[in-house]
Amino acid sequence: MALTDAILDFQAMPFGTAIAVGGPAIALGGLSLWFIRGYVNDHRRGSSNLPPLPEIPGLPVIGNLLQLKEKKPHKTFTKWAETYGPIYSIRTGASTVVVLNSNDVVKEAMVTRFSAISTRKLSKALKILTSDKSMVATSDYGEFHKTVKRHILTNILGPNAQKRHRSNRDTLVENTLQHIHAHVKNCPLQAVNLRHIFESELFGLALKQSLGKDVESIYVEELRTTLSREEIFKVLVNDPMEGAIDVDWRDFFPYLHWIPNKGFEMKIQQMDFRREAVMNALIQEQRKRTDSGEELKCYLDYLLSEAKTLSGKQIAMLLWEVIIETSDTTLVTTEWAMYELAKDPKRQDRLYQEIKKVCGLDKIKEENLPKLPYLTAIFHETLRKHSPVPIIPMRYVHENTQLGGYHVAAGSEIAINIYGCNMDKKLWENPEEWNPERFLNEKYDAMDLHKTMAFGGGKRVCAGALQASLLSCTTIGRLVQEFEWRLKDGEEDNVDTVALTARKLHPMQAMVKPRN
Ligand code: HEM
Repeated sequence: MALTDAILDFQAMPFGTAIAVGGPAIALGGLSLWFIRGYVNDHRRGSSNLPPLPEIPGLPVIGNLLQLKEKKPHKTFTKWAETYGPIYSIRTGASTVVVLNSNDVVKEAMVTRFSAISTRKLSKALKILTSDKSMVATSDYGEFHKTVKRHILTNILGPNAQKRHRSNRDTLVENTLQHIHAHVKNCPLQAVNLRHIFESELFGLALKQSLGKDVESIYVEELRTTLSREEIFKVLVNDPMEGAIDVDWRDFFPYLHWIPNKGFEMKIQQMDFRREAVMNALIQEQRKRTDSGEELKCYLDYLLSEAKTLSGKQIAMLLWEVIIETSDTTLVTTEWAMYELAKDPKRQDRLYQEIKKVCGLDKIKEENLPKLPYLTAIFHETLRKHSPVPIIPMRYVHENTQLGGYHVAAGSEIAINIYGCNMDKKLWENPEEWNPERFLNEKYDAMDLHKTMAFGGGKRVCAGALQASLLSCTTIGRLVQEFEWRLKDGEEDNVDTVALTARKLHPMQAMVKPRN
């Protein structure tokens, strides 16, 4: 039986960013593929008495890939949930993916059935870029994961570690504000690009927390060149994020792995080589410091003295993990919150009045946050409407299990649609509306970080939720305390996002006016 050519353009999702496949046209033929499909279906049903999952109808062999080509799979999944229910299965090439779209089934997967769903399914690009799962976020649940999650929480992200890194966060907020004051002074009629300023400050924080110091430039022996701070940012953050959303079409057809895809592999491997070279140079620089006896309260110094069983490469990956994770999601949330406030003068004023009442003439500090329920409501409503991780990195079902009353066979992949949970009409009134007031309801504890599913849950819950909330809330608070924000004309309609991520496609452009 001859099968039609198909142009694949599908996306899956790694760590807070995503994966996009711009695949070649592939011609597939042969009866053997039908047998593979038949086998997968029988296997899926298993011997359980539970009903099989609802299936989204698709095409032979490629399954639902063509239906997902519009680059926002989280939105397509959410639409399908309205017809097929909160849990259903799709086929992406040879793989069966079970998609979860409501808080109940997601919590079941993350907590009750976690033991059967505790491994990660990585794309080819991510396998290379994460040194085959050598990071907290991409590792399988097991001894390595438990050990490195303990390290990151003990030294950087847990509550005590956050106290030790307090001055770095204060500096970040202060610098951000100073840049905006300088912008207003130097070019008062020009819109400000908050992303440009805040992203650079987040990167500085990440370098200080992971390596002990921010850098201006570095000589990289393996590349035989000196890189500026901006170039370092590109190699460590921007390029890998782009690589992570790149998908090799063979990801969907593992039985075709023998077909070479040299262009793709070379691109990702070069990215990885440059990333590793720059990390090595940065670490070498700091090793000179540690060898001279100068100690800093950073992750590198901690790992060198406490994590004796880790290899040099593993340490470099764990340090890089902090850099890339610090630089993305907190920015996404803060930028969207400021976009929504700049668009909505009434709510912006309500926040300003709350801050004025609690802080008076003093600059808002982290200690004030528990007394600022409207500010935290703004943070959580932004996480809900613009969930920075729309789909959680794919998980893998390694033993037969059940979810939502359906049989889920070993070998399936699980896509957790956080965006779908946060847009569920059964749970949220008018979910499309940005309405922080919904979180002022007394059923929500003001300081609870998990009012929505944005940070995941269970044993793989986000390790950086506290840091993200402290940084984002304090920054939003200060920005509104010291300036009035208004979107530049035409900016309101700029709501598109980069591929399947929640990152604003065009940085927000806003006019700012200093308050007295
Ligand atoms: C608004 C900001 C953030 C959001 C919405 C967010 C969301 C998430 C989500 C959904 C997960 C996946 C949970 C899972 O696999 O089930 C995750 C994991 C993780 N996040 Fe975040 N994150 C944010 C900020 C951060 C920051 C700032 C850091 C570190 C600097 C961080 C570090 C991590 C780590 C290490 C994991 C892996 C946890 C594990 O696998 O056990 N996150 N995050």
